[in-house]
Amino acid sequence: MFKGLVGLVTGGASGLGRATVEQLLKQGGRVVICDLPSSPGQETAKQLKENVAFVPIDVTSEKDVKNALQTTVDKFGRLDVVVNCAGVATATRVYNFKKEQPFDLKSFQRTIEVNLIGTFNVIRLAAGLIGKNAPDADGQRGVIINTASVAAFDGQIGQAAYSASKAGVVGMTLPIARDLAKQGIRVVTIAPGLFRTPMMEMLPEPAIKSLEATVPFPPRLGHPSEFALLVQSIIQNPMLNGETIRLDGSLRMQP
Ligand SMILES: NC(=O)C1=CN([C@@H]2O[C@H](COP(=O)(O)OP(=O)(O)OC[C@H]3O[C@@H](n4cnc5c(N)ncnc54)[C@H](O)[C@@H]3O)[C@@H](O)[C@H]2O)C=CC1
Ligand SMILES: C[C@]12CCC(=O)C=C1CC[C@@H]1[C@@H]2C(=O)C[C@@]2(C)[C@H]1CC[C@]2(O)C(=O)C=O
Repeated sequence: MFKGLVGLVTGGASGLGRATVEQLLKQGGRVVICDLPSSPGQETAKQLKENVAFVPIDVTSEKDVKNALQTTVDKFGRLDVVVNCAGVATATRVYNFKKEQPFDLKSFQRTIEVNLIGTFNVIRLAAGLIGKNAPDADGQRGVIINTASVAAFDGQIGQAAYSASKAGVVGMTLPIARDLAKQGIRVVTIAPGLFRTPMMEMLPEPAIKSLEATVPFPPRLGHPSEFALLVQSIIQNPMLNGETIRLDGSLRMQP
């Protein structure tokens, strides 16, 4: 099933995105890594060697995403699966009473711009290309997988912008799945809990240890490969559609 499959992974140079790229390649797929020009995307593609290409993009740019889709067609001839992993984490309270300072509006806007609008930008532009595929026996033409967060449901102190952006991704999953149903394109979102990636490693190790203790089972950070396994499973299971799946060891984030 994965032999010859063409995937495009945003945020594919790091963390959950990179693990997804590796898993798709391992299964016999071909992959376009899309990530910021400043990311290690070029080196990643070089390390992974075959059946992979890197296109530097900002997911919020129409021009960049169109260019990535064109490169996908030029290099691999088609597009079957999009995995949206590009994202940024921010932590600021709505008002800092010590400094008498409200949340910086530009920072709020940028978080929404990347995590929510960037994800939507990629979906809206990729859908047309996936829609050109011939349907399989089930009528399916492709799959779009997004990354939200458990913060969409249990947002913590300081996560107003991040939670709002991820709740937006959860909220648009069903309507977009409905929009694309007639073309046989499925849309599924993963809401990860806590995973050991460069984003998480911004936190000091003692903070990571105490976060791990809050995960009921298994009481540890998830491995990026476990996220990639769910991506594979979503691709393989045609009945998964219009849903957000928590991948969190039954974690419920505390305030
Ligand atoms: N690590 C974790 O525990 C969790 C992560 N997530 C989400 O999973 C996704 C992946 O996160 P990680 O792999 O942990 O982080 P990461 O920081 O390792 O990877 C994120 C990637 O997105 C790229 N990126 C950021 N802004 C971009 C833009 N405007 N255009 C293109 N690429 C951009 C970065 O360059 C980076 O390579 C993010 O959406 C994050 O919010 C959600 C819940 C938990
Ligand atoms: C942004 C956070 C919190 C503040 C900080 O000093 C460092 C961070 C980097 C890792 C982030 C932190 C956060 O707010 C929660 C998330 C975004 C964390 C990575 C995963 C995270 O726990 C999440 O998405 C939860 O759903």
